[in-house]
Amino acid sequence: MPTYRRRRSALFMPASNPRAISKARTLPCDVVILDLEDAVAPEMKDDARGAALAAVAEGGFGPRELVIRVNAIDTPAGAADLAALRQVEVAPDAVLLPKLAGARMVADARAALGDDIPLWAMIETAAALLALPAIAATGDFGLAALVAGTNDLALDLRCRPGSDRGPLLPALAQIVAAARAGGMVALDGVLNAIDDPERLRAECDQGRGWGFDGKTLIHPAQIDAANAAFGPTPAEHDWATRVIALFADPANARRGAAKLDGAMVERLHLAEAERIVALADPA
Ligand SMILES: CC(C)(COP(=O)(O)OP(=O)(O)OC[C@H]1O[C@@H](n2cnc3c(N)ncnc32)[C@H](O)[C@@H]1OP(=O)(O)O)[C@@H](O)C(=O)NCCC(=O)NCCSC(=O)C[C@H](O)C(=O)O
Ligand SMILES: [Mg+2]
Repeated sequence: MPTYRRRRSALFMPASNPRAISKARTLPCDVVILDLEDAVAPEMKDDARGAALAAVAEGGFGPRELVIRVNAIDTPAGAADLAALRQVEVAPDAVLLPKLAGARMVADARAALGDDIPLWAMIETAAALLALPAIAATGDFGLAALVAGTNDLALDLRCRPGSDRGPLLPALAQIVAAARAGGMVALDGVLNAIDDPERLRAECDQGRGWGFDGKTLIHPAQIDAANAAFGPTPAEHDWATRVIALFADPANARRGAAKLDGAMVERLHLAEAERIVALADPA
């Protein structure tokens, strides 16, 4: 069976903020993203890069996946980020590429970074949306996750997402489809409104409903809502264990479909049930 990793909550923080990095070692998020890009002022880029690499080397993040978001790789700061990461003895779990313009950038990043560190990519430009089929086919370059950059995307599209994100939904659906086609993880964009728990809950449920594996976040207060929404929920876990038991029953050994709670389940549901159980109790 494949191994699954939870990415319900992926918390961004400026790598130039030592207090936030220290706090991240204790927070219940699944992924910590140390940002070298938009959250860092231009004059702090070198310091932030040093702090991010030092934090990775120091460790202490426990089971949390540790990701560094570099600057756009067609900028001097981005090139310097990749050159520094190529030299490190202790690498992050992934490097997140912002402002992806197309599949070529993934190949360029791989060439600059060397072979070892998995790549994740922000989909946050109109160009990236149009290039999604090619980007989905870059698994050979180690691209493992697509992250919706809804702030940049809204600016680039000149749309007004509003509180229901209606104008962004076609793009979000395309990002999920590309991730699924490429066998990649799909993470939803951030909610800038830190003090609006109701909107956060609704947006997490919306992202889960559209197929995302988790949500990127900007504040610790947003973690619990994302963890709850991207589950699996107790009801999903219960359903999954019963689907597994159903098809493990020798009486159903020759059946492709069976009845559970008055509804049909097929063997195609078994893989999803196994994924849910694995996510509920990750290795
Ligand atoms: C938005 C913030 C600048 C607010 O920070 P602050 O004013 O310090 O908030 P609080 O006083 O409420 O903080 C309470 C404590 O929590 C810690 N904290 C706050 N934010 C984080 C965090 N992100 N990670 C870890 N810890 C955090 C504070 O240090 C306080 O701790 P303590 O003193 O011990 O009580 C800030 O939240 C922030 O910087 N957020 C992240 C900003 C960021 O990384 N932005 C870039 C990514 S988003 C993006 O780019 C999206 C994408 O590209 C797109 O296009 O959509
Ligand atoms: Mg962005």
